[in-house]
Amino acid sequence: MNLILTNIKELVQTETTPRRWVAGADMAQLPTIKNAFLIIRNGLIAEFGTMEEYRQLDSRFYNGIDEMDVSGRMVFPCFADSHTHLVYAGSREQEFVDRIKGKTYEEIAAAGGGILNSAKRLQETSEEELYQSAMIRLHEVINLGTGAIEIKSGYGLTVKDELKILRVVKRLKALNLIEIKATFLGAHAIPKEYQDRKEYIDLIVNEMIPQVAAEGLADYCDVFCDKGFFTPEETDRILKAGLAYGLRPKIHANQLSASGGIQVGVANNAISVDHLEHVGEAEIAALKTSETMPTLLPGAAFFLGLPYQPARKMIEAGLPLALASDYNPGSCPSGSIPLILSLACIKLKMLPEEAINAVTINSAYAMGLEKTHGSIAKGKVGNVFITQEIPSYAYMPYAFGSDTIDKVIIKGKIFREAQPLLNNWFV
Ligand SMILES: N=CN[C@@H](CCC(=O)O)C(=O)O
Ligand SMILES: [Zn+2]
Repeated sequence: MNLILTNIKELVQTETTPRRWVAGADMAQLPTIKNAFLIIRNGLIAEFGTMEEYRQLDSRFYNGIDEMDVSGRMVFPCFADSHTHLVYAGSREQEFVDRIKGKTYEEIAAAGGGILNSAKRLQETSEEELYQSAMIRLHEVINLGTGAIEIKSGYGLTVKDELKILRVVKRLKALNLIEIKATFLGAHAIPKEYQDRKEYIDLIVNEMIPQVAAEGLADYCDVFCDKGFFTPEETDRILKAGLAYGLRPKIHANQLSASGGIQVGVANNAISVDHLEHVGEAEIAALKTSETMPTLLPGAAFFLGLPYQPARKMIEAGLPLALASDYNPGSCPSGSIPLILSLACIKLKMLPEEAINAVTINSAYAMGLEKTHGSIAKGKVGNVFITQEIPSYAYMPYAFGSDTIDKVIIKGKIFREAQPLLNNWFV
């Protein structure tokens, strides 16, 4: 839980004055310290600065703490992944093949595939099996540099099964590995057996939300506000019901159409509105005066072949942006934030600095963790990763698909060990 990193080639995303988020032109600014040190004590960031400052530091600061010389390597705060559906049963590669053959995401969903397909499989899976598979995915994403994560329900679609997912999330939280935020997403799709959609929405409002709140299972309330799913009026009703139980909105909006989801999210003070493939002037105007973090999920646009989110237009309008993985079996079967960084730069034309801000400080805000995660700042949680020997931080998104991470440190303790060196293999 105590560790000193020295001779860091560049310490990325350092912060001396606390920020809630960075927006507009400021997103292109990424504070770093070259030739740096970092001290983590009792799992928290205790000190950092230049190596020159380290040499002048009172030795009481570091006596007895293990030192790791990371010459040639950079250190980043771990990523905050503010949007995932990590608890699910089974994969959906048949739909992937159907899309290759020409079917659309909406056609597959309307025929009972998509979310309803995942719900059927999850309903047939025990809590224990779900927990085991989710744990494997959680380890996978920590190894990829994620140090805080949000996880949604939404593949249950019955009272029993929505609670089952959120109880799995509660067990994952209890592991005390990384910070986890839970989101209730009963309004992910209308199950086929409801002829009258209002009946299912009544169930969400009158039974699901009160029971989720009674067991303290969620931090946020989500709705998939989009064409073919939930209307802005239905979304408004569900969000207000969640708010009455202390669940702040955090919603899926404007993925398939200009659904009005952004406006209804902002009107209900959502902490974030996520996806945002369809954003025009009205949506930008609504976001500009809000405390809602626009969160882009380019992994889903990539996987489904949808138009990419207009990141440049939004940054130029002065908005902040967060990026997240959307890890789920249907629209983004990957939880890799390094891949999201590459997509953001290559497809959304975000600068490396903008993309790194979007997966650290801004995505931490999008899950209510900006005071404890998302930057290298005194008192924040000591979750950082050490890169391989790379020439610059822009190399991270540039080298898409490459494993640029050497070690992941969680609360000052090594979680992922270094890769074996090639030279050692030959002896
Ligand atoms: N868009 C809505 N929900 C998920 C995908 C759900 C699915 O296809 O299983 C998403 O965030 O992309
Ligand atoms: Zn999602």
